[in-house]
Amino acid sequence: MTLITDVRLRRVLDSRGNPTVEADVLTQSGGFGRAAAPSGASTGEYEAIELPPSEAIAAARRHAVPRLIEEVHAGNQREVDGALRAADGTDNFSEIGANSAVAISMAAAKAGADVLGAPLYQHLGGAFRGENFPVPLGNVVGGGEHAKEATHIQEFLAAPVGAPSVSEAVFANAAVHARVSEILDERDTPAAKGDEGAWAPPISDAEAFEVVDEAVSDVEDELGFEVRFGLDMAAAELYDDDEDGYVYGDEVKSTDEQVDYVAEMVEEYDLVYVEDPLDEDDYEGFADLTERVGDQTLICGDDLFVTNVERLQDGIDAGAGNSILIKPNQIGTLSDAFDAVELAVRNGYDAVISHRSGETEDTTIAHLAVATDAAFIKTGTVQGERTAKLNELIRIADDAV
Ligand SMILES: C=C(OP(=O)(O)O)C(=O)O
Ligand SMILES: [Mg+2]
Repeated sequence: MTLITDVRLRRVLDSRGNPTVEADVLTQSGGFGRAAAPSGASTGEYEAIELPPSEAIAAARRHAVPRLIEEVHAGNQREVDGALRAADGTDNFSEIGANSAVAISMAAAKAGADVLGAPLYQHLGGAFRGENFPVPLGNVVGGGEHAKEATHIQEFLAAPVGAPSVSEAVFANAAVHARVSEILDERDTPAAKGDEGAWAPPISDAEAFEVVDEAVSDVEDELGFEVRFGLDMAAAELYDDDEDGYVYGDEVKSTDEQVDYVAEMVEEYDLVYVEDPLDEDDYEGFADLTERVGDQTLICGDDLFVTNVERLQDGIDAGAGNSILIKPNQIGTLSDAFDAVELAVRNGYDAVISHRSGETEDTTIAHLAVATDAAFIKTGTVQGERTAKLNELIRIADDAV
């Protein structure tokens, strides 16, 4: 039986050294699941609410735990997530915190899988999952909210689209990361690392394009399969209402100039992926850009859609973007994240499952990506909390989870 018999919540460290919520879920027949909430830095305005972990834990103990213990089955994800929503009573988990909700939701899924004796991706995605793997998008150079004194664009992402296996793809991204370091060295450019382990050199965006392009080409030549790159522009962080434009240091680009700029970069560097190229309210700008280059590249909404089916439906209606970033903690439960993937896929949008800049060793998103047959997973390149997910993908492919 997967009847939940206990839910334990605690504060643990995340990769930035901040506290986050970890949940354990236990079931009647001895099933056990543990999961921890990640945390964003460049968070979207419309995300579900992350409460300070102590508050989130206290509120979840008061409101949610009594509705779960001896009441719902860990194997029935909709029942678990429905109980979390009912316990919270708001649209955005502002009562118990999306951090408590997502940790419990993911821990219950793991407990359900444990009772079944199935890997999590099969419990969530069905018996026929595990054949296809997502292409890992590997953050190799970055700045924005993830590193000061570095690029304005938040993430330059290696994309080994031609890799014959997920393992070779993961190692290709690590090779690009290493090659970027050598190229920066050759240019006498020192580089710290940002929150996700990407190099954070004090260079212009234009120079970063050159460096990443060179690194990707070198690794492609060395490995003999296609390696391209993409971006997360996190443009909501660049947009300034007072300036009525996108602020790149001393330069301000109007919305039209921003669309032109991104379209030019897509052409010049054959970009395979562009996330959040415009502000989080600008469906029209997203639609313009998608019209221009959407047949050549993925235009992905992160802060635009925040894993929310209503915002995604607005985007579908407007022709804004052709893919959605899926971050379970943006919406609070796995059921809601699955609903967003399903709506996306039904409308020809690709799903990209993603980590947050603040992470733990939790590997749920690796299973989620395989369970949903997602086109891409964005989960960094190196650094323990990132390699936890990448190594789990390798284990899933090796049938070793
Ligand atoms: C991973 C990202 O960063 P954060 O978690 O800070 O939102 C992102 O913007 O896609
Ligand atoms: Mg993003």
